[in-house]
Amino acid sequence: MSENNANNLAIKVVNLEKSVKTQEGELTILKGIDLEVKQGDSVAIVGPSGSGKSSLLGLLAALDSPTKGEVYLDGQGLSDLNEEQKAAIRKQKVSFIFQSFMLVDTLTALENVMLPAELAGIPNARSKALSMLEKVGLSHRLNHLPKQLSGGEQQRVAIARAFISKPKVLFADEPTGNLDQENGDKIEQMLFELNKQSQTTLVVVTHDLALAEQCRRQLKMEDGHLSEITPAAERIA
Ligand SMILES: Nc1ncnc2c1ncn2[C@@H]1O[C@H](COP(=O)(O)OP(=O)(O)OP(=O)(O)O)[C@@H](O)[C@H]1O
Repeated sequence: MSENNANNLAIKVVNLEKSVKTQEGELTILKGIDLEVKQGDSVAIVGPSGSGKSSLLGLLAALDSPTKGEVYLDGQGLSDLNEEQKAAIRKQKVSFIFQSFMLVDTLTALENVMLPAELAGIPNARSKALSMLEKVGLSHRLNHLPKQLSGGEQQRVAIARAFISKPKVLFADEPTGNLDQENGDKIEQMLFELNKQSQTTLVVVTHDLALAEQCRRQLKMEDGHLSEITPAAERIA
């Protein structure tokens, strides 16, 4: 598959496989996965626990390497890159949101949001962080540490942090998993507003079917196989 073919896609995956060695022998976690995701699209990955969803996310985000096959991120094939180059691609092109928020405990809300922009050498990190925190309704919590914020507020900081570097792709692993219904709904709304505003591609792993249905496409992982479950009429963008 030529790189050109993958150029106008945020993600292209060709015949991806991942096996790991276990005490019982080799275990194939992901099997023959093909996927194309257009820039700006939103995709949910649902499926039972242990089916391979988080493992796939790790490969798509260049955090792990496949046993076979290729991942193209924004047109760039990942298999020929060394670890340093992969880290650079991650810094430039992807962001993450996790169920457990993963904020730096010792940094304030503002400092947490500024951090990736500073690491990526983006100018005016402070004013951009202030603007992102305003967008997620946290201008009154700038100097609070994570432990001084509610779960919903912490996840809003994580969202502001994830969008500040204008990533091509935002990977969210159970982003509403630790939140009550009301906060979960707010987080969902923010994710989709920012997805539309910034044309950031959204890939969400979730058990929350309401969140999955808000994504334009729904994919199902079952025992390492990925299949499309988006109703046919909605697949054409
Ligand atoms: N490094 C590893 N070594 C051994 N087994 C692994 C490794 N990584 C993942 N697995 C196994 O691969 C399978 C898929 O794991 P994965 O975390 O991707 O599933 P998941 O669908 O994200 O599950 P959950 O919804 O519970 O988070 C599981 O059976 C897991 O135990």
